[in-house]
Amino acid sequence: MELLKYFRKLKWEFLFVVFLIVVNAGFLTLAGISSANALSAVAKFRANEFFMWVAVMGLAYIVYAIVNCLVNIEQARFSQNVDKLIRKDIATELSRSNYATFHKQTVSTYSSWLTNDITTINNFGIADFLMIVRQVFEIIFGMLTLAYFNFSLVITVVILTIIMGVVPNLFSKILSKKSLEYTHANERLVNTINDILNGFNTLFLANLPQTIIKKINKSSDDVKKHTVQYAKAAGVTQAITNGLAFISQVIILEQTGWLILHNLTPVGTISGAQFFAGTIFAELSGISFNWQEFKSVKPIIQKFKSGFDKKDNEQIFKNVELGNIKFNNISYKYSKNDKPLFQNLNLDFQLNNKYILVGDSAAGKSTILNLVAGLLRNNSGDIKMNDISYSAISDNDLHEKISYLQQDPYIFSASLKWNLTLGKNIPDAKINNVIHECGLEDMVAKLPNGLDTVLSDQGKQLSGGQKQRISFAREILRDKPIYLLDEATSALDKSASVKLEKAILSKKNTTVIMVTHHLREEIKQLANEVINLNEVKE
Ligand SMILES: Nc1ncnc2c1ncn2[C@@H]1O[C@H](COP(=O)(O)OP(=O)(O)OP(=O)(O)O)[C@@H](O)[C@H]1O
Repeated sequence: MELLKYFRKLKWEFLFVVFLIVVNAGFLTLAGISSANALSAVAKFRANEFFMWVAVMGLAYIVYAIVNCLVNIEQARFSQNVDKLIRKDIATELSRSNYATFHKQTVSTYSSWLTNDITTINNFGIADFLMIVRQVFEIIFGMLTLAYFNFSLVITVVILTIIMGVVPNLFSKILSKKSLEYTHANERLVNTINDILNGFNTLFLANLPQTIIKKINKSSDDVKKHTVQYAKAAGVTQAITNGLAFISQVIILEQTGWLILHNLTPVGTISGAQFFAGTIFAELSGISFNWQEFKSVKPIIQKFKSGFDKKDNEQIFKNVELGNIKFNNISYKYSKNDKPLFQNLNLDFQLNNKYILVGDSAAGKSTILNLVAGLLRNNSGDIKMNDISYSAISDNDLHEKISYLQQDPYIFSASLKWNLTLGKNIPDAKINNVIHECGLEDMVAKLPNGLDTVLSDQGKQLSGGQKQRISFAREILRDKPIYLLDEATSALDKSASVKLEKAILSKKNTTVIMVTHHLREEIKQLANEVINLNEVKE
C-alpha cells in the first residue's frame, strides 16, 4: 500500500508511536485483569487481596490516561510529517511537470489534493492505521488473558473472529469507490469556489451577486450527495460489524457462565470475560471497518500519481547551441476535433534578428510564441533551433535561453524584490539599474518598504501597466538571449510602450519575436521583418 511507503520513510517515529500504543494496550489489559482478580478475591472474602487489585487497577488506568495523552501528541507529530512528505512528493511532481502535464488539471484541483485530500488521508489512512495497531494489540492481550482464564474461550473467539473478518470485506470495493467520488466532489467544490470568487468583480458589476450563492450551493449539494453516499456505505458496513460484535459478546458471556457453573474457572472470569470479550469484539468490528477505510485511501494516492505523466522525466535531450529557430510545415490544433489553426506554416527566425508578428485577433500569434517557447509541443511538422528538433530539446534548455513576456504577467504575493528576482541572488545595484530602465522608480519610492514591500493578493494594488513594467524588469534581470513579447506593453501609454519595446529591440545579441496590435513606426524601424500571420498562413 502506497501510504505504508511513507510510514517506512519515517520508521523511527512510526515505531515510537507503535511502542506507546502497545504500552497503552498493556496497561488497559492490566486494568482488566485486576478487575477480574478483585472480583474473584471479593467472592472469596479476601479483603487485602481485593484492595490490592483495586489499587493496581486504579494505577493502571492512571498510567493508561498519561500514555494515551503521549500517544495523541506523537501521533499528531507523525501524521504531520507524513502529510509533509506527501505534499513534498506532489510538489516535486508539479515542479517536474511540463506545461501540458501541469495544465491537464486546474490549479484548484491541485489545491484540493494538497488540502482536502491530505485531510482525508489523515483521517482515513493514518489515524485508521494507528487505530488498527492499537486494536490488534488490545486483541492479542485480550486473547492471552482469556487463554489464562480458560483456553476454550479463545477457540470461540477465533471462530467468531473469522466470521467477523469475512463479512465486512464484501463492502470494501464500494467504500473505496465512494471515497474516491467524494474526493472528486471536493475538487469540484474548490474549483467552483475559486472560479466564482475570482469572478466577483464581473458578477458585482453585472448585478448578479446571487450567482455566487447559486453556484456554491450547487457544488455544496454535490459534495453533500457524495458525503452522504459514503456515509451510507460506511454506515451499513459498520452496522453489520457492530451487530456481529454484539452477538459474539453474548456467546462468550454464555460460555463463561457455563464454565463458572461447572467450576472450570473462577467467578472473576465473568468480569474478565465481559471486559476482554467486549474489548476484543469491539476492536474486531473497529478493525474491519478501519481496514476498509484505510484501503479507501489507496485510490486517492493513486490519483496523485496518475495525474503526472512519467514520460516527461525519462526523455533524453541534447544540449542545443543558440541559432535560428525554424518552423517547418507546422500545423497546430488545440483539440483533436478542431480545425487546425494553421497548416504547413514555415517561418524562419534568424539568430539575433528582430521580428514583429501581427495579424487578426485569434489568428494564432500567441500560439506561435507558445510553440517557440516549447509550452505547446503537440504540433505536427518540425520546429528546430540551430537545426536540432525541439523534440530533442528539454524545457530546461529552452527556458535558459528564452524570456517570455506576456500581456497579463503573474505577480506573486511576495516582496517586490522577490517578484523581480524570483528569489535569485542579484546585487541591489543591478536591480536598481533595471528599475530605472523600466520606469519603476516612482512606484518603488511610493511603496512603504521600497523593494521589500510585500505585494499582497497577487499584486491587486498595482495597475496593469505597473505589472507589465515589473514583468519587463524581471525578464531583463534574467538576461536571456531570446525575447518573446506577447502584447507585453498593452496596458502602457504610448511613450512608455515605445521606451520599453525599444529597450528590448535594441539589444544586440538578442533574437526578438514581438506580437503586437499597436505597431508604431519608430518600433517598426527596429525590426528586421514584420510578419503578418494572416498572409503567411495562406
Ligand atoms: N488553451 C487553448 N485551448 C483551446 N483553444 C485555444 C487555447 N488557446 C487559444 N486557443 C484558440 O486558438 C485560437 C488562436 O488563439 P491565439 O491566442 O493564439 O490568437 P492570437 O492571434 O494571439 O489572438 P489575440 O490577438 O486576440 O490575442 C483562438 O481561436 C483561441 O480560441
